[in-house]
Amino acid sequence: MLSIRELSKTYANGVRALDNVTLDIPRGMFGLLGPNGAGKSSLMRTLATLQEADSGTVSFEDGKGGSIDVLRDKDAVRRQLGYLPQDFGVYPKVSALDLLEHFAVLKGLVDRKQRREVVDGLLQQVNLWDARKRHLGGFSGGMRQRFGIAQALLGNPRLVIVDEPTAGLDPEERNRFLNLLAEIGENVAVILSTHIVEDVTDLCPNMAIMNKGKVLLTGKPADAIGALDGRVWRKVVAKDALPQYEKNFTLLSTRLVGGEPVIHIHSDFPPGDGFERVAPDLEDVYFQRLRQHAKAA
Ligand SMILES: Nc1ncnc2c1ncn2[C@@H]1O[C@H](COP(=O)(O)OP(=O)(O)OP(=O)(O)O)[C@@H](O)[C@H]1O
Repeated sequence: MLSIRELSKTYANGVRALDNVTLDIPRGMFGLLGPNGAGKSSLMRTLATLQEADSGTVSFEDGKGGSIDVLRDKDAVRRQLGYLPQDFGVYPKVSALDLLEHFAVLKGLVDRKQRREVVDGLLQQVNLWDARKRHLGGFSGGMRQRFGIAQALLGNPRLVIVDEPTAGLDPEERNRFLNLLAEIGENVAVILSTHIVEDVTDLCPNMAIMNKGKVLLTGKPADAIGALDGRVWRKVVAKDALPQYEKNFTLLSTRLVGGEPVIHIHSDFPPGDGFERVAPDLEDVYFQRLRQHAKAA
C-alpha cells in the first residue's frame, strides 16, 4: 500500500536521521521498532507530510488504481491520512465532544448533522462515549490516547500513523488501546512506532527494526523469530561475572529474575559453559540485530 524507497534525511546539525530507508508497508498493522533516536519519528513525520526528506521516494496507493507521490502531493496524502503524534496536546478545559467536533470542522465536515453522527460514532468506537462531556484535562493517559485515535480517524483515513502511543500507559490501558488499533488495522494501513517489543509481537503481522536511521530488518515477526531458532542460549550467572560474559559472548539481554541475572546470548554453535538453548522471541531478534549493527559499525 505504501512503498518507501531510499529515503534519506540529514538534519542541519549533521545527524543522519534517515539513511536510505526502503520499506513496503501493506494493509494492516505495521510495527516500527527501534531504540530512542533510531529515526522512527523522523520517518513518521515525513510520511505525514510534516517535514521534508533530502532524497528518496514514497508512493501510496490511492484506492482507485493509481498512486500518490507522498513527498510532492501533500494535500492528497493529507486527505487520506490520520496521524497521532508522539506529543499529542489537548485543550484541558474543553470536553472530548467539543474538541472532536472542532477537529471535525477543521477536517471539512461542515454539515452539522453529518458531523454529529461521525463524532458520536467515533466516541463510541474508542469507548469514550460515557466520558464525552468531561474535560480532557481530567482524562487518564489511556483515555487521552484513545481520544487521539478518534481525531486521527476523522475523515476515514486509509493510512493511520501512530507514534509511540503506548508509552506511559498502564497494562490495562495499553491493551485496550492496542486492541482498538488492531480493529482499525483490519481495513487500513496502520504504522505503529514503538520501543516496546511486545506491542509488535502481539499485534503486527509485519514490522521493521530501525537503528541510527537504517532499516536493520523488515518482514514478519514469526519469520524473524524462526530464523533465530536454535541460536539463542540462556544462563543464570553471578552478577560480578557479567562483564566477562559480555566480553566473551554476543550478549543479547540481561534480566534480573529473583535478583539473579539471567542472560541470553546469540551463538550459532552450542557455547557449552552451562548454557541451555531457549526458544527465541522478538526481543531476542531485536537485540541480535542491534548488536550486529553495533559490531558492524
Ligand atoms: N529537528 C531536529 N534537528 C536535529 N536533529 C534531530 C531533529 N529531530 C530529530 N533529530 C535527531 O535525529 C535522530 C532521530 O530522531 P527521531 O526522533 O526520528 O528518532 P526516534 O526513533 O523517533 O526516537 P525517539 O524514540 O527518541 O523519539 C536523533 O538523533 C535525534 O536527536
